[in-house]
Amino acid sequence: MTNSTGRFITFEGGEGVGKSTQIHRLANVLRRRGHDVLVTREPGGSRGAEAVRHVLLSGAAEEFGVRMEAMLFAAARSDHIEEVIRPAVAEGTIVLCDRFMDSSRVYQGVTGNLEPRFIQNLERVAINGMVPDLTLVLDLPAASGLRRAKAREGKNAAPDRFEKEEVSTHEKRREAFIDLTRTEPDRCRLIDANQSEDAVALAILAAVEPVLDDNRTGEPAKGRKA
Ligand SMILES: Nc1ncnc2c1ncn2[C@@H]1O[C@H](COP(=O)(O)OP(=O)(O)O)[C@@H](O)[C@H]1O
Ligand SMILES: Cc1cn([C@H]2C[C@H](O)[C@@H](COP(=O)(O)OP(=O)(O)O)O2)c(=O)[nH]c1=O
Repeated sequence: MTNSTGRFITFEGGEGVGKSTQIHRLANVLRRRGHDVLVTREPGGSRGAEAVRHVLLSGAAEEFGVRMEAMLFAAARSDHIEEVIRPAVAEGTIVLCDRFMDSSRVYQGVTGNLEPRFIQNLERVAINGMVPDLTLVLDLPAASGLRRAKAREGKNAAPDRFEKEEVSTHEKRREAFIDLTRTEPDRCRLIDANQSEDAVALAILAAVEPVLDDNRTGEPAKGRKA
């Protein structure tokens, strides 16, 4: 699916792979080229979703089980889409989102062991048709990502609900993200994040440019250079 005016681009991958660094770099490049860009993240990005974010990342919902957590992620996602993402894309904005539905497929579905049908149904209700035009999966060995995340947060910072899990669990997530790029090659691109920031940024731009130029709808994005 191509969103008819703006574009919806998501960034996925494990902990500390460089998503937020690269989103901001891409946003700067696109703004310099004259696009309207909105940077957002999950869980969060809208007032309702930010209220749920703390419940999830503090671990407060962990004792109630993975189904409960999955439903809270879905509730936050639904609010984020209807309040922020869908209206922005409809106005011609390029929305760059740090994590989205694939994080639920991987973290709650694959490593949370939830039944695929449950995750699929929840996803369908939550996203309500708002499939990303492009998903960039940043790939890095799990241990390197965790090291980067730890360095970013400072030695004494406590890892959050998901960071604290075993390296083997993070490696499973890495494999699951790679699998996604194989099962949905039209939407998902695998980006080698084990390179310099500049090299990763170039690879991302090369994946994004065709999506911006893609004029299947005949409607150029508002604010887009011809
Ligand atoms: N290509 C890279 N090489 C080395 N360090 C990086 C690279 N990209 C990002 N970093 C650093 O790694 C840490 C995690 O990056 P960040 O963008 O916050 O990741 P994420 O949003 O995926 O958790 C940050 O301190 C960032 O400066
Ligand atoms: C959006 C989403 C995130 N998560 C997890 C992944 C991260 O560990 C955490 C988000 O924390 P955040 O601090 O935003 O981490 P990161 O910089 O790694 O993106 O929530 C899920 O488990 N399911 C989801 O659907």
